[in-house]
Formats: sequence, C-alpha cells, structure tokens
Amino acid sequence: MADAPRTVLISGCSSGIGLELAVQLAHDPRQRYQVVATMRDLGKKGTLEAAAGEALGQTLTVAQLDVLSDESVAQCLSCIQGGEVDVLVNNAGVGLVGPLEGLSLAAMQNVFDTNFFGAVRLVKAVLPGMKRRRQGHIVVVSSVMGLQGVVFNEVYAASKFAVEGFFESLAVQLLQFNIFISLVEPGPVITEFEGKLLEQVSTAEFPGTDPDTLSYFRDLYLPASRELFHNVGQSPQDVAKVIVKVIGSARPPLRRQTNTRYTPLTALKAMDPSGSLYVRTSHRLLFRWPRLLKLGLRCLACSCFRTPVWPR
Ligand SMILES: NC(=O)C1=CN([C@@H]2O[C@H](COP(=O)(O)OP(=O)(O)OC[C@H]3O[C@@H](n4cnc5c(N)ncnc54)[C@H](OP(=O)(O)O)[C@@H]3O)[C@@H](O)[C@H]2O)C=CC1
Ligand SMILES: CC1=C(/C=C/C(C)=C/C=C/C(C)=C/C=O)C(C)(C)CCC1
Repeated sequence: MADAPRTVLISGCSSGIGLELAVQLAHDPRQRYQVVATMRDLGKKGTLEAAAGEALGQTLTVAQLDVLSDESVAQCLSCIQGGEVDVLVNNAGVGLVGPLEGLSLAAMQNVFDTNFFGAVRLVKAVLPGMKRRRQGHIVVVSSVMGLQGVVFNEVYAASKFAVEGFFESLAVQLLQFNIFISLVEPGPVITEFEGKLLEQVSTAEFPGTDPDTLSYFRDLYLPASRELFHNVGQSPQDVAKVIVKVIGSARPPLRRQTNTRYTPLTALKAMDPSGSLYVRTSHRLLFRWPRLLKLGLRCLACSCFRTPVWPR
C-alpha cells in the first residue's frame, strides 16, 4: 500500500521559488504530498492558484502566513489537520543591497526578522510535533550568500550565514529524532527578488554615503550584478526541481547548491580556507580589472567552466 501523503508547509508562495515548488510538489506523479502553500498577503494568491490548476483544493491548499507574526503562524497551523507538518520549507525571504552607511538599522532588522527569525519562528512551531512523531524534514532556502559574503550585500549575507549556523547546529540534535535538515543554496535566480532590489536602489538616496562608495556601488557593482544574473541566473523552476529532489530523498543532504554555473565563485572560498583568495580576487575583479570581470562573467555562462555541485 502507498504511504499516506506527507504534509508540506511552504512559506512565501506568492511568487518565485516558493510558488514553483508548491506547484511542482502538488503535481507529483505519485501524489506523495499534500501542499500547504502559504503567503502573507492572500490578495496575491491568483498567480499560484492559476499555476496550480487542477491540484488546487486537491493536493494544494493556500493559506495565510506571515513569518513575522506568532499569531499568523499559530492560526495557520491550527488549520492543518492535527497541526502536523511532515516537511517544512522555510522559503520566505527578502534582500537588501547598497552601501552600509546609507541603509537604516530598521531595514537591516527587517532582513533578519524575515530571513532568520522568521525561519526560527516556524521551526519552533512545528518541531514539538515532529519530535513526538520521530520524523520530519526541515528545508531552508538559504543562498550562496550563506556560504560567502558578497560586496554591498553585507546584511543579507549575514542573515543567510545566521541561517546556516543555526540549522547546521540544530541538525545534529535532530538526527536523534529522525528529523533531517537541508540547506538549499541557490545562486542568482530570476524571480521578483532582483526586481524588488533594483526598485529599492533606484529610488534610494543612501544618505550619509560618500561619493566614492556611491559610485563603486552604482557604476561597478550594479552593472556586474546585472551581468551575473543575465549570464548565470537560474529559473525558479530549476531551483524548485532541486528542492523536490531533496525532499524526495531517503537520506536528505545537509547542504545542496543548485547552480553549476556559479560554483567557480563558491570554489574560490572552498579552495582557500584563509579567505584571502576569494576576497582578493573579488576585489581585483570588481575594482581593478572590470574588463576581465566582464569576460569572466561571460565565461561563467559557458558550460566548460561548470563545476559539479555535490551531492548530485
Ligand atoms: N532570487 C535569488 O536570486 C535568490 C533567492 N534566494 C532566496 O530564495 C527565497 C525565495 O526568494 P525568491 O523566490 O527568489 O523571491 P520572491 O521575491 O519571488 O519571493 C519571496 C517570497 O517571500 C515572501 N515574503 C517576504 N516576507 C515575508 C513574510 N514576512 N512572511 C511571509 N512571506 C514573506 C514574499 O511575499 P510578498 O509577495 O508578500 O512579498 C514572496 O512570496 C528567499 O529566501 C531568498 O532569500 C536565494 C538565493 C538567490
Ligand atoms: C561573487 C562576486 C560578485 C557578485 C555576486 C553576486 C551579485 C551574487 C548574487 C547572489 C544572489 C543574488 C544570491 C541570493 O541569495 C561580483 C560583484 C560580480 C564580483 C565577483 C565576485
């Protein structure tokens, strides 16, 4: 007899990776999943519902969940049968980019509240049930910026480093309860994420930032970042496929990068634990050798530079 479907709760399904993942899981040919696709603003549910098609109301339901609110989390779980979540996907997240001097502490705190404490809040809510049942899987959409910092992304990267440290630590204890943790680490993904950031920076004035720093950000970093998205940006469908595989795995990995075109950049850190190779190479490419950077970014688009991600 087939096993009962596993209940999968996903945060941040109004767009991007969360939406795609919800739809792919709900269309699983073996119907292994009951998906609770959540979003903070149900006014945005139209795109998800259209993409879900016949799965809507069958293998996929839509629910309200704001990861910033204890009440919202409790209310959402109370609507799930028995409150039992078998697989939690912490996907909701926001970015923040720009010169540090020009960003408010409130904006920085919002990044941590959403990306870090939002995930922690959900885990605290589902963990007692998972422990009682001695089974569960917690998937976290981290980032390559959870592995290495990127210039002008200090706070976002710090929030993803926090996520990585928290979940790696927790993974050890949870193995004792047969609960697995998986950190999925995408590189650039073509979703609303980048558009929202570019909109933020197009109107931001970054008060208190000196002209040199502003020019480095606007004239060097932003074009390089755009070029990188253009050359190696993955589709949310491709990232969701990787997550589906991780969720379906009998022995889920703790870490999984998704983008083979980006791995040469993460390798710069892995190859030199002192960190100098990555920091110095990034600095030289961005500030000294812009033409080489442009060429390098084009090369990343070419398949001969791909390095495998592990585990496959
Ligand atoms: N795009 C990229 O290049 C990369 C993204 N990631 C990570 O992937 C995840 C998904 O991002 P992506 O799909 O790209 O971007 P999107 O902007 O398309 O999706 C982000 C989702 O998070 C939701 N969200 C934000 N704040 C909250 C909140 N307080 N409560 C509930 N939901 C919230 C958004 O909802 P709303 O519509 O209401 O704002 C939206 O549904 C994030 O964690 C991001 O950090 C990782 C690597 C690269
Ligand atoms: C590493 C690196 C660069 C930029 C990387 C970027 C912009 C990565 C974006 C990753 C995202 C969007 C992750 C989301 O979670 C530069 C500046 C080209 C210089 C060379 C080294």
